[in-house]
Amino acid sequence: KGLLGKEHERTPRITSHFSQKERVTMKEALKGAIQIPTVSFSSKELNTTALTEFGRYIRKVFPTVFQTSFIQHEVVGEYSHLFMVRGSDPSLQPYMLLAHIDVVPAPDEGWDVPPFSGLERDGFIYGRGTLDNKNSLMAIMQALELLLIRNYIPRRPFFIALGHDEEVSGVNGAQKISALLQARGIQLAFIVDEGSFILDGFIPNLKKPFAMISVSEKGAMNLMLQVNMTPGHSSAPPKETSIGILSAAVSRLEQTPMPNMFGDGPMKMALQQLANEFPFPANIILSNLWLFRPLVSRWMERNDITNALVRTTTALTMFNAGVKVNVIPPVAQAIVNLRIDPAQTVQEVLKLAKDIVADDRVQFQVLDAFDPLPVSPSDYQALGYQLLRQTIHSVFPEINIVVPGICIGNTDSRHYTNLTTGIYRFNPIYLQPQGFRSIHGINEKISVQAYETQVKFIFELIQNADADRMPAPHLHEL
Ligand SMILES: CCCCCCCC/C=C\CCCCCCCC(=O)N[C@@H](CCCCN)C(=O)O
Ligand SMILES: [Zn+2]
Ligand SMILES: [Zn+2]
Repeated sequence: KGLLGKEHERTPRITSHFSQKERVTMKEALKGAIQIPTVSFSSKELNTTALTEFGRYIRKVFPTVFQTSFIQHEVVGEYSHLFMVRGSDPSLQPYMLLAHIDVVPAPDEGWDVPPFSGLERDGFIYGRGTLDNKNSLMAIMQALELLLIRNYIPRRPFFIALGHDEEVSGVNGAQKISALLQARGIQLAFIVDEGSFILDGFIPNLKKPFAMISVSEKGAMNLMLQVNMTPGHSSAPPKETSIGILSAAVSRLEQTPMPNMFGDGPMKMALQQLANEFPFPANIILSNLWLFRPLVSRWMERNDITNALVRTTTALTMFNAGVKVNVIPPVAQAIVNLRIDPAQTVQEVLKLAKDIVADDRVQFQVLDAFDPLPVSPSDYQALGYQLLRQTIHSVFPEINIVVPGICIGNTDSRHYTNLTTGIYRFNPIYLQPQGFRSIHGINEKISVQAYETQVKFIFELIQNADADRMPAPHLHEL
């Protein structure tokens, strides 16, 4: 019986063994993808030449995907790509795999090798996009290519959506794909996107790596603060200038953290599930959050990453003022980038920010904002979560902890809430704090072995989604 109760013939399972030639081909394909500088500089400035070249590139390196009769390909929003893999059992609800083509800028400074060289050194492929997110894109396409070459016919239909402007909003890529699928009446069983990893070394005292599948993602708000003053001669300055007033305002925002929201959400569930992995007394503390919640909330504040998991963060990212050395500045402007905790809303955070600044001379303008994403299910009935968990256990047998969490950044998946309630953000890659800092930073790199494993993961995931039954709970979790 199929998952929806229908009899269906299946193609036999194919082991994820890749020949030496295939392994070389797949890593060279990733290097080629890194060499195409698909940079999004701003929502108005994308490298469209590179995006067009990327479209040609995927046609060249994944010919079977483009030639297969049961796969329909279309270009959306000029540079994004949507693939529909029909699947032999149309009664099964489709799912969707997401990745994005664009990358953030990468000036050469500070890199050990040029960021768009795709050079291999000491077993690592270097370059912008090796973790965010051409690794996922190429692994999804590569896994499908390899399955098709082996004559695998997927049973459950699925989509692959490759957005071209994720790094600057996703409005012309993911948002258009989402609208297109909605207009076609498509509802998805689940979505898998970037946004979390197998985390290694992020929590002091926790030696064991664990997989975190993000089941929600923070909201965001870009807030412009502005102070206007009458300009004049700097030789007889007023007591306060627009620069002084605005500096004090943004400093208050920076010095006054938003409330710690650690409580009932996915992070509480994650820590409870991790409790037994900690040495005494942390194991006891984390197993008794009804008593130690205040202590644990404060403990989470102690480093920047875990802090970001328990509260709305406030980052002062831009400041502009002044026209000439001897002119009292008529206007000062600052931009504050806030990442909103899943337990709060844009309106609540805006009010808190105004209360913290508490100065009527400072004007507030919301440039753009969206609420946090709903929490996707992670129970035993949640197909997407369970398929990921099952695939993690089989591809990474050494990982016996899989926990739900939240994504502190934003992803294209937020444009798809109209199509499914099951949105899971997970990149099957080991990530250490140094690797985390390389994302949007310098020396972003992936080991050849990690990339091969990522291809294997998707190869297995697609086949797991075609299985007869829901994945069984892992022994460790019973
Ligand atoms: C208790 C567990 C400790 C967990 C530690 C968590 C470590 C965090 C790991 C991974 C997070 C990586 C997030 C990657 C996704 C970010 C994608 C991104 O950069 N998106 C941009 C979108 C910009 C859109 C324009 N508004 C962004 O968020 O800025
Ligand atoms: Zn990304
Ligand atoms: Zn990014």
